[in-house]
Amino acid sequence: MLPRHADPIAAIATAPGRGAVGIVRVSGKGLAPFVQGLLGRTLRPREAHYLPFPDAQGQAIDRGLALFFPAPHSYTGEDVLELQAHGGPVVLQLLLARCLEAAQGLLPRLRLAEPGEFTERAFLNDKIDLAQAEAIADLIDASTEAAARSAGRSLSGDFSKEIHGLRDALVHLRMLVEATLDFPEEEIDFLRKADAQGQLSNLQQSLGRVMQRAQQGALLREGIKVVIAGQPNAGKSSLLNALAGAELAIVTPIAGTTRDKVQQTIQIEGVPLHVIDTAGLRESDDEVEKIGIARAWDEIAGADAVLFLHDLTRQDAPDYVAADADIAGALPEKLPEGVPVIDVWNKIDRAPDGGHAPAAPQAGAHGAVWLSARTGEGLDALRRALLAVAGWQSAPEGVYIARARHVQALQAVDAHLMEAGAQLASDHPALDLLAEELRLAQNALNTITGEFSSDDLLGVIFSSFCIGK
Ligand SMILES: Nc1nc2c(c(=O)[nH]1)N(C=O)[C@@H](CNc1ccc(C(=O)N[C@@H](CCC(=O)O)C(=O)O)cc1)CN2
Ligand SMILES: Nc1nc2c(ncn2[C@@H]2O[C@H](COP(=O)(O)OP(=O)(O)OP(=O)(O)O)[C@@H](O)[C@H]2O)c(=O)[nH]1
Ligand SMILES: [K+]
Repeated sequence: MLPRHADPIAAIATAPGRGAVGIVRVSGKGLAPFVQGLLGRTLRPREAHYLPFPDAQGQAIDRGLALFFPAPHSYTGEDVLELQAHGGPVVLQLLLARCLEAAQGLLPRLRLAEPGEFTERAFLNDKIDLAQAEAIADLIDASTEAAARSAGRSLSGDFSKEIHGLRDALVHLRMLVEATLDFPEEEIDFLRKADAQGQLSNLQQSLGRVMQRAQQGALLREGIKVVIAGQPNAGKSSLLNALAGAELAIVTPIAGTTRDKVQQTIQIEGVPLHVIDTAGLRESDDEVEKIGIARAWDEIAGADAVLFLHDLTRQDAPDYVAADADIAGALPEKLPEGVPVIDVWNKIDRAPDGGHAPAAPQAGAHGAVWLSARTGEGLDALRRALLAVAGWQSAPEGVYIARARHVQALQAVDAHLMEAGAQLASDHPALDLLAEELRLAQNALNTITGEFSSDDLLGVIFSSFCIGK
């Protein structure tokens, strides 16, 4: 059986629904006879031809632009045919079906493309590397301008260039060590003269810089999940609305208004924050409210950061203060270690002394913010606090998009280089161990650009693309 990568594939390349223009794309080897059969003529390479797209009876389904990209000069590196038609879902489905029909006898095995399969071919045919392929998906999925721009930088190869720079330095060091293996007599001197240690520490420094930027890029891509928690009427829904600049969640003076979570992605300096308003935490006999409260705790357990809201106007009510203390006590049990909690003291507009002397316990080792969700005073301080706990440091210029997978690979490289460094620093370095650590470091690095990666990994990456990409 031929591998699935050998099949010609077809798909609608444009978004589902109505649009001004829609594109059906076909990629495969030896498309020319199929193009002739489908359109009744040949097409000059890479030139737009305005012509009818006929059905099997020769009746025009639509008139549009046909483009033929002969291999290897195409998106996928194979022959590609594009039918750029009017963007109605029925028109495009008819054209796609017509392609599959016309393929019979002319283009055996033509089938519908799986998600990401065009881009997977671009990768397999060395048009782009794996980090660039991921950047294409990230560009499409970008939720902020900063994320889109940094995905654009990765797509142009900025990130891959950094990885290649690290790889070249690593290869140089490996050659040195491997050469030494052949002359065990002079081994130590040889490595010292060549300043292997200096080379390694330069490499570690460059790696540190790349890792830092990749972490920022991963943050831009993935954002963080921020859960607003606290007692009923603390102002959680008001805070979500204030951050989002829209009336998303219902605000009323009735305690227990919010029963289910309300989620909104906002951005601060281009960093996406997935903010979730939850039901107020309290003892309740109401069945619906109880479910909402259980969900609130589930959300808290999955948070990257928690905003623990306190109502400053209630600080003279011992029951209220005690209930806050109970929540503060329960939070650490629910939260994974290291998840920051920010204490937010709300309603400064109505607090007696501006509310700057809280009496209630603080859950957050990550500081406190005083604000009014109603007037907006103090919101900027909260935004800064959120960026700080998210770990955002850079201005977005120069950041390339990256994924958690890339950051993990870089961390693995770092760990192997540390081991290598320990060998080099010893009086009697075990050269074979040193060589092995450097080899493993290079493998980890190569998983980023896909020069060393498993089929499983490729499957996971490309299947998350949209259809027709
Ligand atoms: N109509 C259309 N627009 C599109 C795409 C597409 O497939 N079709 N793309 C799909 O995602 C993106 C562009 N990506 C592309 C990448 C490479 C080539 C290409 O023909 N490359 C050749 C020639 C390059 C050149 O002219 O210098 C090559 O690499 O050899 C085309 C599109 C966005 N816009
Ligand atoms: N004065 C003042 N009132 C506020 C402020 N924030 C919220 N409120 C009021 O407090 C009441 C409760 O606000 P919500 O935002 O619904 O509170 P919640 O924490 O979501 O409440 P639940 O849905 O019961 O959990 C409403 O009457 C709001 O107008 C504030 O900063 N200042
Ligand atoms: K409420």
